[in-house]
Amino acid sequence: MPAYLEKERAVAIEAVERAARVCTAVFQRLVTDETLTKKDKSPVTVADFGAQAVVNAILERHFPDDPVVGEEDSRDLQGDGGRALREKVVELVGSALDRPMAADEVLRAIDRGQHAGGPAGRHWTLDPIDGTKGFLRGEQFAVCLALVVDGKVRLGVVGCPNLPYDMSRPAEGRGVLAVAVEGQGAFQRRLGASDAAEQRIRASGVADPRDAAVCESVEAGHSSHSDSAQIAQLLGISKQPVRMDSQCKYVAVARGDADIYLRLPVSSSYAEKIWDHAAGNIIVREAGGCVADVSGRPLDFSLGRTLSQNAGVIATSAGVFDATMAAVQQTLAGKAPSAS
Ligand SMILES: Nc1ncnc2c1ncn2[C@@H]1O[C@H](COP(=O)(O)OS(=O)(=O)O)[C@@H](OP(=O)(O)O)[C@H]1O
Ligand SMILES: [Mg+2]
Ligand SMILES: [Mg+2]
Ligand SMILES: [Mg+2]
Repeated sequence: MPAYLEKERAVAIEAVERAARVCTAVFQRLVTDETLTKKDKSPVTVADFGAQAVVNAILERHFPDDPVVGEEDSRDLQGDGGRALREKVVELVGSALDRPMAADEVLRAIDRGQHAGGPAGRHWTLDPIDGTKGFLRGEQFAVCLALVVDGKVRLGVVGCPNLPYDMSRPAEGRGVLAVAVEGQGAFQRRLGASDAAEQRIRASGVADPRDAAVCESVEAGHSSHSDSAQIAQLLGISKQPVRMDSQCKYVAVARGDADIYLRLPVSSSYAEKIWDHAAGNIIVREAGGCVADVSGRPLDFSLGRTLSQNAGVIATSAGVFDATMAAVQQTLAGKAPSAS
């Protein structure tokens, strides 16, 4: 009998691998002149659209009935105003899939990501490039794909083209794919490697919070750096936090490069998006770590496109979870993030 989600796992890995190649190719060829600004001011590139089209086309081929909650939509690629960008995305997608796709097919594939999410049945959630700012800087970014069944994340794949496979030996190459299925543990392999090359990963066994390493967002607008400094002080941590873009932070906790990932709300009006956390969440939990919001509640992926009932994210190895939560709550007590 096949293992739980065996086909989904293989298809998700193939999709993330191909999308990661799209991103790397775009960075090498195009990134300097293909950036545009979405209404929310986040940078979005030809690679975000190309990667979303590639993943959605692969998912549709294998699982035509599965909807997708994806970050991007095709608005900026439509009409005369979108022609130049559209043509580049179409060319990119054709070469990534080894078959030409017409422009309308590419736009339709991107817009398969407009599903509302929710508690019933199954849907995928996709961040074609998480950490777009890191991508544009040539630093960390990740292609993140997860499967949600009945409101719970059951499978997650995170592709990190710029992450060293072994942090202690960065000269030995970059490019990591991390994967987890509920109940089966978490694994990593080099991007482009076969199933046989997978190695189990585990969160650290650190028990004394003073020995813990913290990671957090590069952007202070995504996670409060001042609150995290206070939390580290309460925990007796003297090491500086490692700032890293994207769900690579979850991978760092899942394989013991870091012990604590702090994402501390800056604004009370911002709701975290499910595609920013679903894949990383299951990878940390299957590696033996813990994930909650700043109140200690589990992240609730059953409520649509956002984590509307959660604020912030705390992901840690198991031995330092309670101490971290206590320090988070002491630091945030009485402080309400601004509504802007
Ligand atoms: N205000 C606010 N608060 C929290 N999170 C926000 C906020 N605004 C945006 N985003 C989302 O942050 C995603 C990138 O998160 P990172 O942890 O990679 O941030 S950072 O680049 O390291 O600073 C980023 O994902 P991508 O757009 O896929 O890069 C956004 O979805
Ligand atoms: Mg974005
Ligand atoms: Mg993101
Ligand atoms: Mg993104």
